[in-house]
Amino acid sequence: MVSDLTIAVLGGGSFGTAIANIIATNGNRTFLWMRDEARAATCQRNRENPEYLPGYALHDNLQVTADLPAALQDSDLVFISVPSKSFRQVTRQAAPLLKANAMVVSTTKGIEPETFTLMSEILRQELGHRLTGVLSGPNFAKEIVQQQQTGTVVASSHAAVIERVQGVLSSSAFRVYSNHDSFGVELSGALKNIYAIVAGMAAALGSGHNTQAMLITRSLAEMGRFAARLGANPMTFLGLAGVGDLVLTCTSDLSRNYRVGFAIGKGKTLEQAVAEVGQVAEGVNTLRLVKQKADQLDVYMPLVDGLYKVLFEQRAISEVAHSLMVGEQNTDVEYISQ
Ligand SMILES: NC(=O)c1ccc[n+]([C@@H]2O[C@H](COP(=O)([O-])OP(=O)(O)OC[C@H]3O[C@@H](n4cnc5c(N)ncnc54)[C@H](O)[C@@H]3O)[C@@H](O)[C@H]2O)c1
Ligand SMILES: O=P(O)(O)OC[C@H](O)CO
Repeated sequence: MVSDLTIAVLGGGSFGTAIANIIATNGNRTFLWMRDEARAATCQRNRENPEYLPGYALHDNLQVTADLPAALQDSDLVFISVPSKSFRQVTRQAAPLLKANAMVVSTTKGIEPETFTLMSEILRQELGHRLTGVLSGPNFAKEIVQQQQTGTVVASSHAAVIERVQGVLSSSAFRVYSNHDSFGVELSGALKNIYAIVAGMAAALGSGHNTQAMLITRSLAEMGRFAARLGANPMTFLGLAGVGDLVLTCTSDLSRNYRVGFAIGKGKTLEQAVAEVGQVAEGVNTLRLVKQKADQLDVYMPLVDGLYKVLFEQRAISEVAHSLMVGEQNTDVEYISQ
């Protein structure tokens, strides 16, 4: 070990495993907590997470456990990396077990079902005064473990959180940039999942590069407009967590959200598409919540509207695509002074 710090990552899926392994490789005593005892024991024994990242060796500094108190008792920094629908429950489980002064960071890219609460707000509600932050960026877990050069963003209003996360997570293959607009960074990570579904659907229908470029750019405009209305800084959307992650997930079938869209574009129902992907695709739930919020606030979001019609109102994709093309011709860049 080269560090005095102990770190815990809660959630033994693909992203939790990938970041826990970087942190361990960097010389930190690291715990990866997963709820299933048998799976934890297998990962710990075989030094691999066969369900999510088969074939990638876990570093000796990484201890995989289903014992939450053991994972948290000495941890100075805790990452929570579970789907948004489980985030509050896991935070609540962890809260009484956290060490004094432990910092807590969310890696989850979603919005709490029913409440439109972002993960940083859940951390504030459940953990009170603790120092917290969020991590988001163009980060396929599969490419991280392959040591592909990758950049991410840590956002917090506390400089100490940014410094600690950069300290434990940066490596020659993983750069961690900072931002103080946590809300914008977090919102970018959640919103891009919606547009990855749209892009996957368009790809399944044979869209060319012109169409893809238009879709990605108009998605960015829509995300920024929505975020600005909610009080985030639209400039944040120009960074890695915004345009970076949007481009990544709208152009690759490594994205589960893109694969859901692709399957629907090939004629599958939403249920079939979600079952086929088999892992969390946060964009489906985020779409429901964003549509409702945009309607309430009267924010113009034609792509969200169109996708909602296809996914939840059984409207034909071709009909929705046509209405988008003949709809209102909007300004190209809205933040240029008029
Ligand atoms: N996979 C990526 O490349 C990636 C990258 C960046 C961010 N993210 C985000 O991180 C979050 C997690 O993604 P992932 O890819 O690791 O998901 P995943 O589906 O691979 O894994 C999620 C893990 O959480 C566990 N889990 C679910 N509910 C739980 C509960 N109540 N208690 C304990 N464990 C629970 C599951 O068992 C699973 O191990 C998502 O919001 C995702 O958007 C993913
Ligand atoms: O597989 P997705 O669509 O959840 O995307 C994973 C990450 O968010 C990419 O940054």
